[in-house]
Amino acid sequence: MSEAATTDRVHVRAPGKINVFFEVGDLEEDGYHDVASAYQAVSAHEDVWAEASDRFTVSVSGTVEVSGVPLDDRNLAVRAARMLAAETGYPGGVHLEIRKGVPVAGGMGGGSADAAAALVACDALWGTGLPSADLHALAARLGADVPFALLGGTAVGTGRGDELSPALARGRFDWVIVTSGEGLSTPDVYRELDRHRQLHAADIAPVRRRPTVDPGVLQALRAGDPTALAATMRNDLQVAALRMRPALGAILERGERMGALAGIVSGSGPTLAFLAENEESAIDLQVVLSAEGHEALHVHGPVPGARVR
Ligand SMILES: C[C@](O)(CO)[C@H](O)COP(=O)(O)OP(=O)(O)OC[C@H]1O[C@@H](n2ccc(N)nc2=O)[C@H](O)[C@@H]1O
Ligand SMILES: Nc1ncnc2c1ncn2[C@@H]1O[C@H](COP(=O)(O)OP(=O)(O)OP(=O)(O)O)[C@@H](O)[C@H]1O
Repeated sequence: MSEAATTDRVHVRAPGKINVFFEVGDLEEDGYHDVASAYQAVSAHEDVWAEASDRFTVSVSGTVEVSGVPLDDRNLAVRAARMLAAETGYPGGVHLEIRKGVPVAGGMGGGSADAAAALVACDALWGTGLPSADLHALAARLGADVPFALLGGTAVGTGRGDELSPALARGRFDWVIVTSGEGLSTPDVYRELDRHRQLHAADIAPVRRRPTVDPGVLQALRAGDPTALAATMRNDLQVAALRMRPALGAILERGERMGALAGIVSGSGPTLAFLAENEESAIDLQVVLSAEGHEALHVHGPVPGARVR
């Protein structure tokens, strides 16, 4: 195959994520909350192929339910491609083919992974050669989770979650993901948290001005110690997601009773992430939860960020 032919179509894979720790601070004037996130990129992933075109078009398929994904300019991958073209003065377009493996509107950053993949794929396809700091800045404009989908691995995110510093992690962590048929809207979950905090202001600890990742979480990640991580995992959005989907509480309890070290709502939910002691116990848990009628998936992390294949 000639050099030109190989650059007619670019394939990029980008990971979904789990927030193994997520502290939410106050609502800021820009409509975003200050957060502190410990992200882990996991093996549930999105594949995106970019092909030269005069227009901007997208097609979507996948191993997960994809009917909620927009096929027009609202698609985050198309917005990413258009933004890169506008930024670099690239005159043409692109056809993006997305194969989704991350549950839609599940709190695992699937749309963000598509956007990160589209940025990397179009940059390679068009030969725009944007420095990674510029790609990161575009990613942050597209959404709070998009920069992490570019970076991958394990990282701490502050600000909106987009100011990243890589974190050390040893070994691999095995997770069982339980998905729900219908997704939750991220802004709705943040709003529910604000409402809950207002209602219960007298009974709950005041929100910290500067959310910070618990050092115990970083130590557990560095040590590759799932038991220590399980003891320190936390997600401030969980209370809101559970108020919106009370049935998730029973599944969390069930997973923990059936062998998970701990279970947590992933990001804004409704996907649940159960941390297992090792690969074998993750497979056992996945089998048990599947037999009980849950949509359960075994994934592991950390894995790399958006990369050309
Ligand atoms: C829940 C998480 O997935 C955890 O990583 C993220 O915080 C959400 O990231 P995302 O989906 O990329 O979010 P964006 O698309 O940037 O924002 C969607 C909406 O979520 C709310 N939002 C998001 C991030 C943040 N730090 N504070 C917020 O309040 C805002 O209402 C915002 O309008
Ligand atoms: N490429 C895309 N893939 C999935 N959803 C998309 C995409 N582009 C736009 N959307 C819209 O974004 C909404 C959220 O999708 P996504 O799957 O990224 O949610 P999420 O995983 O909960 O996100 P996050 O964890 O970043 O909050 C969907 O309901 C859909 O309408």
